[in-house]
Amino acid sequence: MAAAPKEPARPRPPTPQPLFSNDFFEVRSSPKGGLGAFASADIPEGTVIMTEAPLFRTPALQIFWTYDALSDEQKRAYKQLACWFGIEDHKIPAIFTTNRFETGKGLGGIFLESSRFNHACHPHATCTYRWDEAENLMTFTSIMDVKKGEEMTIAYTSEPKTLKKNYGFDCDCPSCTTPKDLKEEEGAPSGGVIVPKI
Ligand SMILES: C[S@@+](CC[C@H](N)C(=O)[O-])C[C@H]1O[C@@H](n2cnc3c(N)ncnc32)[C@H](O)[C@@H]1O
Repeated sequence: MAAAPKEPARPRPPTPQPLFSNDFFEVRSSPKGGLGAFASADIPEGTVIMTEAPLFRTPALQIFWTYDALSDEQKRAYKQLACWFGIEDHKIPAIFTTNRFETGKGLGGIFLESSRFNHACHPHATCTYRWDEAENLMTFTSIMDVKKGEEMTIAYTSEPKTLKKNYGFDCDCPSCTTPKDLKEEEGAPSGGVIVPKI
């Protein structure tokens, strides 16, 4: 019997490229929603996983003026950041409030790569962050051992109840999802959060 003619090889769908990667993590789709940062190797506690200079720092009230001063490319990058309209009804300030880090002196800083870290409450957040005014850098450091493939998280706030209004989600960390009576009776994690070192 004649061999059936071979089907032409179908082109494979391209493997999704991470939006950003360095030696420690890559930014890709997260089950929490949108993008997140995932360890690309086992990372020991105390490892500096990222330092980044801000795209800009600004008082919240000057966000339109600051945005207007960006180049077209910077504006495009800014507009690709996550945007929650909970407390702002215009996209430019809404992106700012969804992504800004406090950087002292009443200024919020936008960091294009670091904005992809999702939140978990202390003691479940795997990383902490520190603003260095003299160096003009935000530094992210692991505060526990992180396994390859695990999502790396930071604590956005010390008030988990404010996450829904300010960021549009309810936290799914064990501190937030464990019923209160179980926490008290079984000694489950008690919650509380890191106050970011700035
Ligand atoms: C600073 S951004 C973090 C990165 C974002 N996921 C993205 O795609 O760019 C903040 C937004 O991420 C999402 N997010 C962060 N932490 C989350 C969590 N623990 N659960 C669900 N969504 C979360 C929310 O939509 C929030 O408004």
